[in-house]
Amino acid sequence: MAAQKRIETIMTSETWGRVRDVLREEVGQNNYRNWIEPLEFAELEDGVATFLVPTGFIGNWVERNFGDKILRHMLDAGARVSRLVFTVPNVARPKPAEAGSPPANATHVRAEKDDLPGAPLDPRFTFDSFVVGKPNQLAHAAARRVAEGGPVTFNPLFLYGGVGLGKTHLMHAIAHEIQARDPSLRVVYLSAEQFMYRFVQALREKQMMDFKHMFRSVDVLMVDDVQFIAGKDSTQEEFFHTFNALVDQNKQIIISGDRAPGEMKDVEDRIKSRLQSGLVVDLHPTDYELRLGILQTKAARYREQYPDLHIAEGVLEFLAHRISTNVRVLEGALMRLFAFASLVGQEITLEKAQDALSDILRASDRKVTVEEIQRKVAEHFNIRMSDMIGPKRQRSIARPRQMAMYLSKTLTTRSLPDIGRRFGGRDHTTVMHGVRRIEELKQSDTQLAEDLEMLRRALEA
Ligand SMILES: Nc1ncnc2c1ncn2[C@@H]1O[C@H](COP(=O)(O)OP(=O)(O)OP(=O)(O)O)[C@@H](O)[C@H]1O
Repeated sequence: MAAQKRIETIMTSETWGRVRDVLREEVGQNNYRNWIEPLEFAELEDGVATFLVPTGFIGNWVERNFGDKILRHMLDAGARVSRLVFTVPNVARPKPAEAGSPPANATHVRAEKDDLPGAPLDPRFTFDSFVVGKPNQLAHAAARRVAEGGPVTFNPLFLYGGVGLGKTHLMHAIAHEIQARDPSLRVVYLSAEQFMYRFVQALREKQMMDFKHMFRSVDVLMVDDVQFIAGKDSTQEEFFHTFNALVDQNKQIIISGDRAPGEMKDVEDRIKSRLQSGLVVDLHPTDYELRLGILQTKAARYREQYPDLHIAEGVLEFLAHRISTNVRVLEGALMRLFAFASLVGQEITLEKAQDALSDILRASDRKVTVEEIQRKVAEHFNIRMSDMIGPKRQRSIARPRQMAMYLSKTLTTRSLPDIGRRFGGRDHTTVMHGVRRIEELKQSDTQLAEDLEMLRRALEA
């Protein structure tokens, strides 16, 4: 029974991931960020889907305004749900008399009052569970340094990068670590949107003094998705003052955004320059090795929980190749495979994986075409497009051509014969030979590996 519940919970959690995407389209970005994003699916039992919400207020609002929609989409997506429950996690908050001691279950950031400004921290987002690779090593190192405490050197630490690349994970990891090292520190993590929400609420309820006091008395302030304040002048103003007050007191600030401060639109210059005044590091798009590392780490965790489930060799490699959008999608795919394995009770072979994940694989099929690849590669190596598809065999032309074939095979869904046709009517065995040659060379020729990576990024941008 417990196993059944676990499976249903995994499946529903996966369904929830998809339903969220549908809701994002349906309710609009603002509503989505305010009300849907904070929901965390917890479990499914007897048809009751339980969601954790940061506050009772959000839970009530979501239930009243979005409950029906959520239920309808969950049912449409195949979840066996009959009712939704929104509940605030049971977190031990310090009673006034124990205000100096940490909460027993530190999934919330501690604050002085019940009216704590911080958002919940995800207990899974720790440094231990963060897989480090070339694209994120600098960001990881900077996050570690800040989390170790000591004299404040980078202030603020500004982390930026595309969707689902681990910004929030790293911020939570820093908060967990700081809190574990010194539970007396007041660490506040929240999204820029929540900051605005608090600010507007304080204005409305004429509690600006409390608001200012609360934010100026924290030891570490972490603001996620700062791009949200773009175009919101009074929030920016307040953010600026809070920021300055904390920097003046030598308190650590950590900010994340979807782009570098200098590239943010509708943000005042003085704020941009403040955001740039510490250390700015970016999380690059994942590369194949990092994706594989993440999949292997997460698969190992699943295996600890479900030792009977097997995924055939090569499946994780296949996923790492084919799903390059973001880590969240990668995780969803893996979770679905394990849920699938537990349902069918058989090893998940590559074929079954392709079947089970056909929608995800289709969605992550890049739109890039063989022609674009040929053009980009030709430009990069300064050769003519006609040589790319023509008969010349000298290495300065044949090698870029093979690289273009390799990229066509890995970045598009075209078959080998189809790729061959697009390379001047070559046979599929010629393409296969080219792809293999590049796979081999990638291991020994670092220049070639770098060129490939650069081209891949440019094509996927
Ligand atoms: N290097 C990594 N190792 C392990 N898990 C990762 C890594 N990078 C991202 N993840 C996982 O991917 C998911 C998405 O990451 P996260 O929410 O931190 O992304 P984000 O950059 O904040 O995205 P957004 O722009 O949507 O806010 C999380 O479940 C996170 O644990």
